[in-house]
Amino acid sequence: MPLFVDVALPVPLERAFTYSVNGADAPAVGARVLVPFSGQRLMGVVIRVHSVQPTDGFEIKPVQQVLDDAALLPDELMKLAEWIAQYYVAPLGEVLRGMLPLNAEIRRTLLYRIAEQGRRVLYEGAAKGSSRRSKLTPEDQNKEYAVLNALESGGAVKLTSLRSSTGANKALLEGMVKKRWLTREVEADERDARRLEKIAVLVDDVRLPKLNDNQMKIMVELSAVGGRLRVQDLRSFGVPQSTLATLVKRGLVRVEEATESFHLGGVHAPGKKHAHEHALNETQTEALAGIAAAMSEGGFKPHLLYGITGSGKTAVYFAAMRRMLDAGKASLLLVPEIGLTPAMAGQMHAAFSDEVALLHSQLSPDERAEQWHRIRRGEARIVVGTRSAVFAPVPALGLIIVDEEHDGSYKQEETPRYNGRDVAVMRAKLLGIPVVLGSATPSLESWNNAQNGRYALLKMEQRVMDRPLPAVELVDMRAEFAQTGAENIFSRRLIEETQATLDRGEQAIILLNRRGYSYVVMCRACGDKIECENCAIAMTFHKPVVDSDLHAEPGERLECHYCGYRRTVPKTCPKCQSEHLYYMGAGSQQGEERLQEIFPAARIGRMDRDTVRGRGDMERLLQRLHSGEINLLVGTQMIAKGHDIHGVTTVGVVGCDHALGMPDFRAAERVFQLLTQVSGRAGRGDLPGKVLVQSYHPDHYAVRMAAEHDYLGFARREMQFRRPFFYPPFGVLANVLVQSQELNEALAWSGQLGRWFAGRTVQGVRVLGPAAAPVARLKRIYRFHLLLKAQRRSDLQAGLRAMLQHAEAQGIPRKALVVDVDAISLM
Ligand SMILES: Nc1ncnc2c1ncn2[C@@H]1O[C@H](COP(=O)(O)OP(=O)(O)OP(=O)(O)O)[C@@H](O)[C@H]1O
Ligand SMILES: [Zn+2]
Repeated sequence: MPLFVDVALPVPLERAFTYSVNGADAPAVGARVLVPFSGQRLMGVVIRVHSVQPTDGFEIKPVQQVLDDAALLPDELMKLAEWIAQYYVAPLGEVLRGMLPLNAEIRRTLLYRIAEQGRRVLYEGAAKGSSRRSKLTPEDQNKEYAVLNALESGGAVKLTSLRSSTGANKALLEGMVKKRWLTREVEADERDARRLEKIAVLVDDVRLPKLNDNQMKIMVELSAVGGRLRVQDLRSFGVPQSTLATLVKRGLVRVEEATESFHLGGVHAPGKKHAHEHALNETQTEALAGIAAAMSEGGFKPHLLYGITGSGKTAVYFAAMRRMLDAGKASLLLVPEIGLTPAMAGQMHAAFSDEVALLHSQLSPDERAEQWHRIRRGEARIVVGTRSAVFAPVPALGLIIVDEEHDGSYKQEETPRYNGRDVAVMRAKLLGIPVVLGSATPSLESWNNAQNGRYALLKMEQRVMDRPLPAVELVDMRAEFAQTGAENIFSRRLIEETQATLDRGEQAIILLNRRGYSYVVMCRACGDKIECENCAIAMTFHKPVVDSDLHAEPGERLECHYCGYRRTVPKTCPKCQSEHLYYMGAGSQQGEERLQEIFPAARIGRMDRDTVRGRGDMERLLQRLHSGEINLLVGTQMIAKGHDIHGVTTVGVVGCDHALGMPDFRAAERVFQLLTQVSGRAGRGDLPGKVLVQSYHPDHYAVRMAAEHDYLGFARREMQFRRPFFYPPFGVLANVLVQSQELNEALAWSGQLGRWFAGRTVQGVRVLGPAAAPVARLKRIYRFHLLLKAQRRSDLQAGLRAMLQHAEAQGIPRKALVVDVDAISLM
């Protein structure tokens, strides 16, 4: 009879915790339980059931509630979680939390109780009156006493009822907890996350009567997104609620209730075929044959599908997934963060209708939980999603595909810091199924695996319909400056070509990979840049815009793109009070303004994180581009990703050079990828494309080889650079961040670790640093780092674990250390 369970909890500790089952039936391994943990009730996953009395002397508490009758996670995913914990040196409980997007099923309630200290304050304070030494206002002090009074009986009282009875807010209560006047408890309980949502649906085939502006707005929004939208989303357009009711009354719109609310109509250009409607050409057929062979053979087989931009990779993915479905099996398609565009969603629905489940970052917790259960019940056998969809509990999974496998958004930048692409390969291995990584610009890690035979290489080196790749022209900005004597954003060649494109009735897009107006504000007197209060980062100047209808931005401001901090624009330098502030570096907002001046007749749109903020924003922009309403699009790297807009014949690239100077060994690879991907947006329709790349380093191999569409040449060259330094793929690395709000601590702790490494040989591991991180302060936290390199992964992992043990023995708090295995960002 098992008496104990070991539970993995979402806390930053590399161990499980033992609880008793108290005579009840033991929960299954893989089931969720609620357990007490340092004054809170936490949700964890059972990882072992046993009857071994723990001997570490801690009091064993009982499990409070068992949430699942059986394992919620199949064995396969439990194994995957263990692998991630091991590989990324991350606590298993935190890995499991990321795998189970079911927080919505837990209701958390905050409760407060009076503490000894609080009681003393209450009685003494009552005798002496309020304290003059307190930093609080007299009102807040009064509220504190009201709270102490309300809690005097000793029971635990909910935050919500304290708030209404005393007027105290959460901040005030937390302040009292800090002073040890109160204690706080967290209660967790099950709740039903499934709930119906109201969706406005456009009624087909009705003649439009005369409508007022607000009514028109709703009709336009609805048709722009394909006829369905959550009522909740309509509210954000600032239209009174009664307007929708009027439209319903007039029979133009109906309101439905549904549990699944991510219904994308999909953006689709008239006359353009969906990916699955094309008969595959020869190149595509060959690639599919390679995948199909692996599917019928069975067993783990990784493939790298190197297919140039516009070669029609999507249609190959669809065909492979269709075959799987015909064989009764499910497929998982991972796409980058920005890749799950409405266009992709629309195509998925067109091809697979109800079999599709979409998992993406804009789902609410409830929607996520709903999708998760739907997938687990086997109701959706085509699962498409961003990074964490790699954990989707798909039964009978037969194939995994990772689109744009090189994309940085597959890397999670918080614990567990896994790479979705690499986890996909591991999951396929555990399941014994084929996996396909696709890209026009494969990461060097994957390319190397293909070169040394670990991955099968499939190539698609032709665009569909024998369309040519665009001609790329490099514009040397040094010569441009010498000839014009002016620091212009856009070169004469780019202006000329853009004008010609617009004159021919075609479309152009221009990449300006920084958002905002000017990305540096510098003082000409003292030379200082205005930095964020919280981060060692120059602040970006933003102008206000009142965009046609939806977004009214606040006034002129400086903004930190790392922490979001905003401030008004100072008239004088904060350091030396000089009035000579100088705005440098053009962002996309300034680009748009300048383009409007140069091409007054152009219909310009902008795509960056300031204009693409909510659900539907991207969709609307793309729709306007497809319809031709926009003929000139400017934007950040968002515009480079996967879009298939047939009218675009000209692409311009402005200021991608600065990325070459980043302190990161992948700088050249990133520039090559971005240039290749953005160039790939040109000439995807009947007309050939043309690309102009403005550069201050036109001779740099990344720039030159991107212009020549020479991925193979670039990969060869880049490998030569990495080999002698043992950079990936010739070695493995981990970045260890040491961080603290106190500069002294961050400095001392990183020094301690550095000395520890220097004082011994850690088998097979070389250590660089410690040094200040390139972003030395972020969100008020000081950051130092060490870079660990090894040729064998086992050495790296052992080295990291030994380091963590040493840190623990030295009293360096675990949360001060961020271990990033296979780090993508070294900033
Ligand atoms: N066999 C085919 N014949 C004609 N057109 C096709 C064929 N297959 C796909 N297409 C079309 O070719 C275009 C490009 O396909 P797709 O978007 O899949 O390219 P891709 O390889 O993913 O490129 P990128 O890497 O740039 O995203 C799409 O419009 C698609 O509908
Ligand atoms: Zn900041």
